[in-house]
Parts: sequence; structure tokens; C-alpha cells
Amino acid sequence: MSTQTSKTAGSVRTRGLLIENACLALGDGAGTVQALDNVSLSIQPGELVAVVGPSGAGKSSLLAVAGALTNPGSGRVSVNGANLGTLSKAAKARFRLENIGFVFQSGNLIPALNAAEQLELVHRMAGMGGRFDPLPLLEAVGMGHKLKSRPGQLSGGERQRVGIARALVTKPTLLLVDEPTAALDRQRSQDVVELLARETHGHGVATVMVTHDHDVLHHCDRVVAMVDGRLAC
Ligand SMILES: Nc1ncnc2c1ncn2[C@@H]1O[C@H](COP(=O)(O)OP(=O)(O)OP(=O)(O)O)[C@@H](O)[C@H]1O
Repeated sequence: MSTQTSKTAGSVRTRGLLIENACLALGDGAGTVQALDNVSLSIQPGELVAVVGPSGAGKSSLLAVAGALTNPGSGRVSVNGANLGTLSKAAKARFRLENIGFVFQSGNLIPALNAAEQLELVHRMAGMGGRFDPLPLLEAVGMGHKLKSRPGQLSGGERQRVGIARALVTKPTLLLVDEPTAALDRQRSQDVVELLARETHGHGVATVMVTHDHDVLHHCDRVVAMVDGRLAC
């Protein structure tokens, strides 16, 4: 598998996401499950990779270690050259906010905020400073005309679009997407994943999308399958 690298100050940095030999055991005693079993995966900037597999295969665990939410028991996870295992808890939280975008099943928007405010909040929380105009990003996802709409006034597909725009506010290196089409009909599922592909390619983001929806896989650059904590590419 080829990996894109860049030279900085004499050292070689791997861009995008690099997971090397990650193992993660969950539960304890006789109930211990090997959620990740020696998983290695490299995703380059501008690449949309789908992760498929049966329930319990380890897909959420993969997103959790890639997103610095869980430390693997062994192995190494790097995002844009930064080894997540060396970061303190606080540094990890900061790194997540500044470098990693998350998109969840239902959009996970804040009910009281309109579309523009959802994006403005992330901009403020990330301490990005300066004036922020949410319109270009919302226009990019086809939601420029619903700036003032709250989640309750939007369809499932529209909420998902706002969720994608919100995840892109910080210009993340890595976008982690969990079942984005679970609540959507066939056409909206196609639209949302097509949008993810466009934004991934346009912004040079490394995107990992967990999905059970095989109808959307043709939008992805690569599909990897997980079974029993292992990647079967
Ligand atoms: N907190 C936990 N304690 C113990 N075992 C766990 C825990 N969370 C997950 N597991 C187990 O780890 C394995 C991987 O779970 P994971 O949630 O990563 O799978 P998944 O592929 O995302 O499943 P699904 O498609 O159903 O969401 C499963 O066997 C699961 O039962």
C-alpha cells in the first residue's frame, strides 16, 4: 500500500491516517473480545475509504482509535504525522478538535441552533479567531438557502448535510463518518455519500466511512472489509 509523505525539518511525516498493527481488547476476564486484531490501514489525503463488515466486526472500534477516542492496547495511530499515543489527554482533545471531523448517523446537531450557528459554534470552540462566514461551506453542501433553519425544520438528508459542513469547519486532516445513510432513503443516501466524496477530494481530507449500505460503495475510492477484528482488504 503506498503512503503519501511530506518532508518537514529533515523528518518524513506521513500525511492522512496511518494505523500500524493496532490491537484493542475490550471487556475483561473470560469475556474479553479482541475488537481490533493487528489492524494496519493507511488512508491518504483526498481518499474516501469505506469500512464494511458484519455487526461486531470492530468497525466502531477502528473509528474510535483513529479518532483518538480510545488508545489501542498496542500498535500505533498517526494522523498527519502526529503519533496519537504520545499525546496527553488534554492534548488529544485539542488535537481532535483541530484535526479530526466526526459525522454521525443522525447528524447529531444541537436542536436549539440554526444551521449557520452549528458551524459558528465549532469555529468558536476551536478558537480559530477572526470572522467566520458559514455560507460558503453550507452552499458547498447545498444548504445555503437554509442558514436559519433549526434541525427540527430540516429533513434527515438536510441534517446530514449540515453535519458534514460542520465537520469541515476546522479544515480537518481526517474525517470519520459513522453510518451516514442509516436514516436516509435510497436517493438521499446516494446524495450524501456523493457529497462526502466530493468534499473529501476537494478538501484533500482522508475520510473513513463505516457503512452497511452497499449501494453507496461505488462513490468510494476503496472499500475494506472487517471480520472478527481483522481487516480483509
Ligand atoms: N465496551 C465493550 N466491552 C466489551 N466488549 C465490547 C465493548 N464494545 C464493543 N465490544 C465488542 O467488541 C467487538 C467489536 O465491536 P464494535 O462495536 O467495534 O463492532 P462494529 O463492527 O462496529 O459493530 P456494529 O456494526 O454492530 O456497530 C464486538 O464483539 C463487541 O461485542
